Amino acid sequence: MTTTGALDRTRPPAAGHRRPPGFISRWRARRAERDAWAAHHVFAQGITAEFREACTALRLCQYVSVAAGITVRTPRVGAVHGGPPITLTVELMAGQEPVDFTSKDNGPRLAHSLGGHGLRVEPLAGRWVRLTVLNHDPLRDGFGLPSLAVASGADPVILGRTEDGIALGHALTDAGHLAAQGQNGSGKTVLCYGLLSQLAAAPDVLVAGSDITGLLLGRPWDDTAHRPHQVTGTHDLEAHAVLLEDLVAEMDRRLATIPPRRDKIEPTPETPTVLVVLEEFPGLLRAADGLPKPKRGEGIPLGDRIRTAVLRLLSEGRKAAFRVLMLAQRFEATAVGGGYARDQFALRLSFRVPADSLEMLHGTDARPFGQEHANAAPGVAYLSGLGRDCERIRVPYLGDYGEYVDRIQAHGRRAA
Ligand SMILES: Nc1ncnc2c1ncn2[C@@H]1O[C@H](COP(=O)(O)OP(=O)(O)OP(=O)(O)O)[C@@H](O)[C@H]1O
Repeated sequence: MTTTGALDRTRPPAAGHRRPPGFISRWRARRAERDAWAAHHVFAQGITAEFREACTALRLCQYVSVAAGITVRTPRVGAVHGGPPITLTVELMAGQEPVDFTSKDNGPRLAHSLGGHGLRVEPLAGRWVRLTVLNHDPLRDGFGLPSLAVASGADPVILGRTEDGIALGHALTDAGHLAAQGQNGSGKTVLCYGLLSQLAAAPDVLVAGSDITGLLLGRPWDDTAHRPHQVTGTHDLEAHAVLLEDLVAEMDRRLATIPPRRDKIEPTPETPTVLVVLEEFPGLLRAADGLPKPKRGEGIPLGDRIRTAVLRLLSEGRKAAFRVLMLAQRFEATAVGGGYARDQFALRLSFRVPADSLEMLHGTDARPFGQEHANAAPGVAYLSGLGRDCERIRVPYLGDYGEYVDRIQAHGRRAA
């Protein structure tokens, strides 16, 4: 009987049975844990020291006079997480705002000091914020645009994605005309492919406009209800002026028939929101201005007719459910029909442009971003307006030109 017990003790453990850890392995585990904590502590101290030095260099600090002289106070660092990405919780000092860490050039400079590419700041409770050190540009990777078509101009279309990964929508019926500028190959046309393909099916939207390139408007829209309201090419420049003047006449008709106790037209399938697309507008003006001028008393120069019509659409069109989407390589006042015309754009997007062009369209707020944005990848734009601060977005990529044509043909609203 006693032998059974002895035999039991020498029997190997059954499959799946784990031996309770012995003293040595428990000690090793505790030691590994202690070492990991010690390593993290050293890492956190190093990051905190780098952060404090960077804050001092960028003057995100306070100078306090004490008996021993002047001492520097920097925002207090709470927890540091090794990530990736590295995050720090930081307590703002009196008078500081979260945006102070990213305004001017502070964001990239702080991030570079901490070994990253960029900085994201999120307010937490009270005066605490979380700083995330981004390892690469969050807008580096593109994203596709699913085959979406909105059912109404009041539904938001996808404009792009912010650095926080939030999809940014814009309803066409929101007040405001849109301006997009950018150098050759910077992504303006792709933005329009995305916007127009999403709007093509809406029964209360009409996509009209002028396109001297004949790629954005025109042929892709054949057999749709929109096509008769589009003029393309440069062979008949007068047709562009006639179309724009017709649109102004329709705007005047609508303004004259606004119902009592209403101050604007409510879009319906009968009176749709008219999106007037002006692709490469400075090019249209240049071509029109290059034509021989009519003799005195024999008519108005074509360029002036186009400028006048567009200015009226911009300044009075909003209440009559007209929205203008103007594209240009650069929004110089003389190139887009004057400074007054340029001021009418509520939503402004700049793809890759020289620093002075960025400031010209977005104001002095955009100055700090100018240098970096001058080399932006195609599809990355600065956006401002409609209550939004100047922010970087990535515009979706719907695919090649064939895909755009297919989507317009598939979704484009047909004439009743
Ligand atoms: N959002 C995007 N995502 C990924 N790639 C893009 C994006 N936008 C543009 N591109 C790339 O850049 C190329 C040029 O874009 P696009 O034709 O829109 O430029 P553009 O500003 O309209 O130039 P242009 O003034 O010459 O017409 C596209 O063919 C595509 O390869």
